[in-house]
Parts: sequence; C-alpha cells; structure tokens
Amino acid sequence: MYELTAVTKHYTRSRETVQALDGIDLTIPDGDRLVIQGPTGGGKSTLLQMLGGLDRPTSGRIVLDGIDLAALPEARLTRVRSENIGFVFQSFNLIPTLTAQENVETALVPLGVKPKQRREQAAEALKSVGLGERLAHLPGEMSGGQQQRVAIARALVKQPKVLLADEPTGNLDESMRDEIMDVLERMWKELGLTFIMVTHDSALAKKAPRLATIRKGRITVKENTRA
Ligand SMILES: Nc1ncnc2c1ncn2[C@@H]1O[C@H](COP(=O)(O)OP(=O)(O)OP(=O)(O)O)[C@@H](O)[C@H]1O
Repeated sequence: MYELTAVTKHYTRSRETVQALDGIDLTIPDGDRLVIQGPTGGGKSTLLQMLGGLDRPTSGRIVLDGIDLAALPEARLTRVRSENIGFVFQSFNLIPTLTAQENVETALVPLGVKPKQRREQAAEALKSVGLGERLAHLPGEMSGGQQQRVAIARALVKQPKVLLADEPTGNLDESMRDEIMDVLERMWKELGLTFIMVTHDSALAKKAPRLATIRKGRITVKENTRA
C-alpha cells in the first residue's frame, strides 16, 4: 500500500521555480487499479516518478509498505525499486542490440538470479504475454505492440508488487492499444498487482474504477461506479 503525505516537487530552471507537485495526499491500497489523467504539464509523470522511486520529492512522505521512499539511502532505494516496482513507458525503452529474451533478463540481473534461471524466467514471462515464439527477435524485428509486450514481460518477470505505466499505449495505433490494455488488465488480475497508469486517453480513463486527476500539481480522486 502507498501512503503519500504532503508531497511536493519543485524544479528550478534558470531563476524560475516550477511547482510540479503541490501537496499531494493519496492512499493507494494493494491491488488497486488507479488511472491518472490531467492536462499536459499537470504533474502526472512527476508523480509516477515519485511513486517509482526514480526521483525524490522536495518535501513530504512516500510510504510503500511502511518504508518511506523519500528518506531511503540511494542503494536501498535502488534495491526496493528492482524488487518491487515494474515500469512500462510510452517509448518501450528496450535495448536494441539485445533479443526479446535478453531484454527481459536485464530485470533479473540486479536481483542476482543465475543465468540459466534468468533465461527460463524470461522465456516464461514472454510466453505469458503471447511472445513465446519471439524469444530471439531483436526489438527492430517486432511491431510496436510486440515491443510493448516485451517491455511488459520485462516489468513483470521479477513478480513486482507494483506496476507503473506512463502512457503505455501512447505510441500505438488503436488496435494495438486495445491489445496492450487487455494484456495489462489480465496481468493485473492474474498477478494481484497494484497497477497505476498515466494516460491522456479519455476512453481508457472512463473505464477506470478509480480515476485521479492532476491539475497544476494538485490531485483529486474519484471512484467511477460506471466502470
Ligand atoms: N526535469 C525537469 N526540470 C524542470 N521542470 C520539469 C522537469 N520535469 C518536469 N518539469 C515541469 O514540471 C511540470 C509537470 O511536468 P510533468 O511531466 O509531470 O507533467 P505531465 O502531467 O506528465 O505532462 P505531459 O502530459 O505533458 O507528459 C511541468 O511544468 C514541467 O515542465
């Protein structure tokens, strides 16, 4: 479970300060599926980075299962991140010279998993996203939707508690968008993940059971009874 209290984030550019997050209080229970929307520049990606421990807030607490990510020393933060948090980005972020299987394996290296077991777990994760026949393909030999499925397998191979997705369908056409959302929803259900997704896509936002809106660094959360 996440408990955020009075989280702020300021960025300073030349002499100007941007208040990207302006006092965020938010509880995200285990197994939640939370969608975050809002206007461009509102603070969505900044919040996701804070939740993932990729960056630290200027002030406030970001407590994940009793541990304040904002206060952890760098090495421990990296460890918490590698064990507990999977990321999926709009731009896939695969390594172009590695095969699908090798890309997925990279998530297990920091955890000290032995090479043989890494290969097996990566193959299993790729099978679970429907890419069992594509283990040896390079990213450049796959469609956008397939590349995003490799990225999902890489995020989930370590069996994290939390999956964070920043515009995961932003680079995909409509049919692939539905395919990727189906994979993400299936994984959320099967693995009991806490799934937090940023999207600009109002059709996806409408389907979310819980919808957070961030404007000018401030958040409101609504339960969506029609979803
Ligand atoms: N590294 C940075 N340095 C300076 N300012 C930043 C940095 N990252 C974000 N900002 C600023 O913080 C504010 C929030 O940015 P953020 O990327 O979180 O918004 P967003 O809601 O995700 O926007 P978008 O929908 O366009 O991706 C913006 O004004 C942005 O310009």
